Amino acid sequence: MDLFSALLDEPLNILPTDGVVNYYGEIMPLSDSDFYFERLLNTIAWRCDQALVFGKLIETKRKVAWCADTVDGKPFAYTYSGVTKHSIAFTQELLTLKRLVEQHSNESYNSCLLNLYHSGEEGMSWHSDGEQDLKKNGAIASLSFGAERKFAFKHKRSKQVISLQLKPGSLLVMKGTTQQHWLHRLPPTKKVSEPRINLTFRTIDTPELKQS
Ligand SMILES: O=C(O)CCC(=O)C(=O)O
Ligand SMILES: [Fe+2]
Repeated sequence: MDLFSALLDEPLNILPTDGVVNYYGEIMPLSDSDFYFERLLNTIAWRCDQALVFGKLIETKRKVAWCADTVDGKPFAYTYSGVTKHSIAFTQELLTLKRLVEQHSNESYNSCLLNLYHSGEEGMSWHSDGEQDLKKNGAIASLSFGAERKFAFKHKRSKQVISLQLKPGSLLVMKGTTQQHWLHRLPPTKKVSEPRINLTFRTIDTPELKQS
């Protein structure tokens, strides 16, 4: 570990160049991550994700939800993949998890995208999280529950691929210029039959959202 990382108590950067991705491993015991998995599965208003692809509305098997802080408690509208989504309020569990992730990563976040993959057959293809309203070079913190899955990064120019396993209860933080230079994906696999829930905490840079 380099001195800077050691001073910050930050794990090593898993990217060789052009960005920073810190994998913290499990930040809670398995009993806690099992508890959060069940709570999130049963209390979140999960919906299929929608995207406009070549003018056609596509629905994913993967389910999503999106939480954001708001100034006056009203749902916040946010457009990505050509479709406008409306936020739900942060639940108690999500606020607790947001605080935990903020403490570990030493960053703050004002929104959270939740993904539910029913089995290994569902994944997410190569993309970067470069939505317009996301804070430029802001940190994105990814917390995983349920089935362990492989996660991969691919450099946009050199095509170099770096992959790792995301354990239940683990935290991965992408920051700096990562989204400019690297794609990431959750590859589908026949080897996993159990469901997985992933939360990505982000900062949306807009006057409508309070910066907490
Ligand atoms: O499920 C994951 O681990 C990643 C999800 C993701 O990349 C995203 O929501 O943008
Ligand atoms: Fe992503």
